[in-house]
Amino acid sequence: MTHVLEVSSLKKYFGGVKAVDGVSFTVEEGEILGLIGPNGCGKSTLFNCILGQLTPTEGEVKLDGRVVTGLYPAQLNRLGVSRTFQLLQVFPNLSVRENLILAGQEHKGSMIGRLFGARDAGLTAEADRMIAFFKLEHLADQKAGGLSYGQQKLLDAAMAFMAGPRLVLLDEPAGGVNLTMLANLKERLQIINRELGATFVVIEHNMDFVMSLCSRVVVMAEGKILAEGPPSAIRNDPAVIEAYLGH
Ligand SMILES: Nc1ncnc2c1ncn2[C@@H]1O[C@H](COP(=O)(O)OP(=O)(O)OP(=O)(O)O)[C@@H](O)[C@H]1O
Repeated sequence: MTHVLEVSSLKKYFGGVKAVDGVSFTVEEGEILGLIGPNGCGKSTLFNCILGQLTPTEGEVKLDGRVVTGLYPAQLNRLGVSRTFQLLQVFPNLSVRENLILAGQEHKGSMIGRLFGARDAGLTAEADRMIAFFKLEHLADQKAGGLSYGQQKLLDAAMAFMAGPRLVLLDEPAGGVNLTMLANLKERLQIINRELGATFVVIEHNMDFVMSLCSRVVVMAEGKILAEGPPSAIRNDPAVIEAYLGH
């Protein structure tokens, strides 16, 4: 069986710091996989290695069975992989709509199109669909920098879904988002997953959010995988409880 994502024996060392130390896992088509673990256990480093922001010290990443280790983020974008960042990446001086169009251009990798081709290429219509879907209509023409933090997080998530990605990696999408917006974000992600069959990996510290959104959870501790399973089993796993309480 071909997995959407297959990470094998991945390691990333920073000098003597073994940030990721031999991690293997797979992500299946249409799955929402949670990635949790105490601060500093290597989650973001793992994401950065998968997404080409960092070169792994060892190990392999496959997308749909194809080895993609060492590809640049823009090349992965073109293969249908997109992400959100723990720290927001919206352009504060551009409007909500312009941010979405720019994200669509990035995902399509259309540098040449951006310079010489049709500027729109259907992206304005797609941006407006995304604005309506994430309930951001009243903010469409406002500069992103003027939005509340929670609204910017929603925009950031919406940007990751421009151009219909195959796999989206979300790094702490719920961090700093208020309860109403959190419910909206979770519902939007569930609908995208259900209706478009999109596959997600979600790093998140908000346990209620992870446990209610994800079908399977991978737990990391000190650069390694500590446990893996459905939320109900992970909640009650003594090793997981210990890893969290021990910090
Ligand atoms: N560029 C770097 N250079 C040196 N050490 C790094 C670098 N990036 C991360 N680390 C170290 O690697 C380890 C894992 O960090 P990472 O940010 O991946 O953890 P995390 O699980 O994402 O943490 P958090 O939940 O706080 O975001 C930490 O000890 C961190 O200090």
